[in-house]
Amino acid sequence: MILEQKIPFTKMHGLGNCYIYLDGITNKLSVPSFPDLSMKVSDPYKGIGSDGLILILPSDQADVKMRIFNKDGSEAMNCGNGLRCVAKYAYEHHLVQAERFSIETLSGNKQAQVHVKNGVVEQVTVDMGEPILERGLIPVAGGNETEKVIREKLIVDGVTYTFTGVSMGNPHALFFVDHIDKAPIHKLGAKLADTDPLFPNGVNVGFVQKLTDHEVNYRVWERGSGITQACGTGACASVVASILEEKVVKDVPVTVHLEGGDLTIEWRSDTNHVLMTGDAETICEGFYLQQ
Ligand SMILES: N[C@@H](CCC[C@H](N)C(=O)O)C(=O)O
Repeated sequence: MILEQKIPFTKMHGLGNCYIYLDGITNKLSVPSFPDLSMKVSDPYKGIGSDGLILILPSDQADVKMRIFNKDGSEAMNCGNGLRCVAKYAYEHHLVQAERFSIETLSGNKQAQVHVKNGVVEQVTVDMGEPILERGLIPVAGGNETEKVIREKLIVDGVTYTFTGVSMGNPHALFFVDHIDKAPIHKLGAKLADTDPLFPNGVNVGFVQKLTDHEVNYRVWERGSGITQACGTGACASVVASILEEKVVKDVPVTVHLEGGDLTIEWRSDTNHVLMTGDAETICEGFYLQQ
């Protein structure tokens, strides 16, 4: 006899970057394998359809804890859109009482501030901490482990590209393009994201077009999930790379236009922290039937 288990879930998105959220504070999660469950629920035909799975858990060092699994089951250290959705869920479900609270991730604790109207969280600001810029820590293979990776050359199929490496707890390679619609997202995303030896832990492959001194376009092929409509850590990394490549300056909020909407990102010189502000939305709630 096959026993079915009903797993309560909430589907949420940040600018179209959608995940299935499981509340492990309110409910006991009897799940044999979260990587397997992530692959199953992400399937749009036999599952629910998402970019991956996010767990909201008790924490002994912050107010709540987030774990994030990509569509392919790999666990990531951080997720910007996930942090804003976890903050909205935690506040609206009274898992936290204050409008400012902390969220534990595998890349450290992040401070979230919810912006509330009539009891509903409309926007969330997250202090994403300091970007990591040392080659050995991003990580990018080769060269001096302690140096920054700025405008580094990379040859793919005989074509030379340049990229800047940034980690926001998870690795990003940023390629600047003249026009976002001409970004070689399929070509470089498929080649670099999951298996290229230059990026020993894989990499989120981002493309950035400068529009003005406070506005960029950004598109992404995510490690473990492929093309998504938005990536919060990637939007932060796109602004850090824009500053490192002297296209915009610190302490100016930059609007990042993603496929699914806009984020405001600011890299502050007083703290060296990156602040991210944007929407978080609930799509639906239900039960996933696990066999
Ligand atoms: N979409 C996320 C990032 C999710 C993890 C990423 N694919 C990785 O493997 O590092 C975001 O909003 O930051």
